[in-house]
Amino acid sequence: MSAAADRLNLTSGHLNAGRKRSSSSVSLKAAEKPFKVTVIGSGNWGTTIAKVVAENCKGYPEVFAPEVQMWVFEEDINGEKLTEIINTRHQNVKYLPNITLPDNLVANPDLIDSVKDVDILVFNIPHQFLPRICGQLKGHVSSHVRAISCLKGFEVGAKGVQLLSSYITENLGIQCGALSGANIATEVAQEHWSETTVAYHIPKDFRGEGKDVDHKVLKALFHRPYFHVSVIEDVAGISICGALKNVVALGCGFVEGLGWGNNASAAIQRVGLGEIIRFGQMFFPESREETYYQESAGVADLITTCAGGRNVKVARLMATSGKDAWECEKELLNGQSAQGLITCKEVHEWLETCGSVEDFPLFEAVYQIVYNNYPMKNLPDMIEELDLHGE
Ligand SMILES: NC(=O)c1ccc[n+]([C@@H]2O[C@H](COP(=O)([O-])OP(=O)(O)OC[C@H]3O[C@@H](n4cnc5c(N)ncnc54)[C@H](O)[C@@H]3O)[C@@H](O)[C@H]2O)c1
Ligand SMILES: O=P(O)(O)OC[C@H](O)CO
Repeated sequence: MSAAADRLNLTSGHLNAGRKRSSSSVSLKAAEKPFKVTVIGSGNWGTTIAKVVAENCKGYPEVFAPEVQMWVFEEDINGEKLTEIINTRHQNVKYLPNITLPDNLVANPDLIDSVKDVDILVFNIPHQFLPRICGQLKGHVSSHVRAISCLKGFEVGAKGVQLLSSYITENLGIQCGALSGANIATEVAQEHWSETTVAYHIPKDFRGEGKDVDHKVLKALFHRPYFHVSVIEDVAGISICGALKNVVALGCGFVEGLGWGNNASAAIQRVGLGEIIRFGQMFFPESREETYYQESAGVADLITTCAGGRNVKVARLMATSGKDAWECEKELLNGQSAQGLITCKEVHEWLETCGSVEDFPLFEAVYQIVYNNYPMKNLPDMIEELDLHGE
């Protein structure tokens, strides 16, 4: 067993598609040429995951090149460039303040330069920016590169509703998995224990252990003592949960902001979980039902998001202030993004296209409240009425 694997103490149970865990060790072969990793994105979650990845790349030099590039959408912060602040003070003062970043994490404002000679790309940007980023990357990424998307959302277009990992594969011609879980960024950045799920299909052109990315490499890349990783194959399941729980969280924020308390919030989460699973079964039948219940990316992420995520906060402020979603997002998030506001519109457009709006009354109600100013106090009736239409 390599020294890296020794330190990692991987167990096969963490590497299975199911949830059976065993205590047998799995060796991690040193890479023929250590994998070079770039994180695309430097927001609240982007910077947090870059910290996690940089810690592991420094810790396992047999497997990963120690320096990790992080592409930063350049901004001026009180006369200083954000990249300069990150590279000299090792803090992302705008999106992840008061967290010290590893010194092997290098902020780079040049997207194309940041992916030069890369082996593993970790995408972590608000999903509305993905088409433009992929457009810029096209032709600059070799087909041997492997990717993980940490984004939560869908791409809805001429091709229907698409997972973001599939969008990346289609546009860049590279294999892409996903990472999703009950992971409020600041808590992970503060190294409070949490779990996550990574999903990845080994591609047909897999080049072999030590030469290519497999489940063990992904576990080594993301697992930390404070960030426990389960690696599975259900990319669709974890991506659907990650995208749609943000819409459910908006519903929770509305009823909480109205002062209706825990029971109402639990009711929204119950209905929401049902709609998430139905969405998966209707549009991504390859997703596995147990993922919704058993993985961190499933019900656990729904719970944490509805308790303390940004979407619930924005929706609560909408209810208490009467301001619209965009004003509340701006007022609360200092440039961060509440992805549910975009996802509920994408979901509405897709459901309307395929005549299935009535099968998803909560998703539709959230859309109507955000975009058409429907009164949120009617939420229970909106869910009931649409249910009845469906009968
Ligand atoms: N923050 C969390 O707790 C969390 C946890 C898990 C998953 N996620 C998901 O991770 C993804 C990334 O979220 P985040 O929290 O890192 O981002 P964020 O919400 O903090 O967004 C800010 C980022 O967007 C960038 N940005 C602004 N304008 C841009 C432009 N025109 N082009 C490109 N980038 C631009 C900013 O530079 C900054 O890096 C999202 O899909 C989110 O749902 C977030
Ligand atoms: O802050 P939110 O609402 O984007 O949710 C954060 C994470 O997705 C929780 O896992």
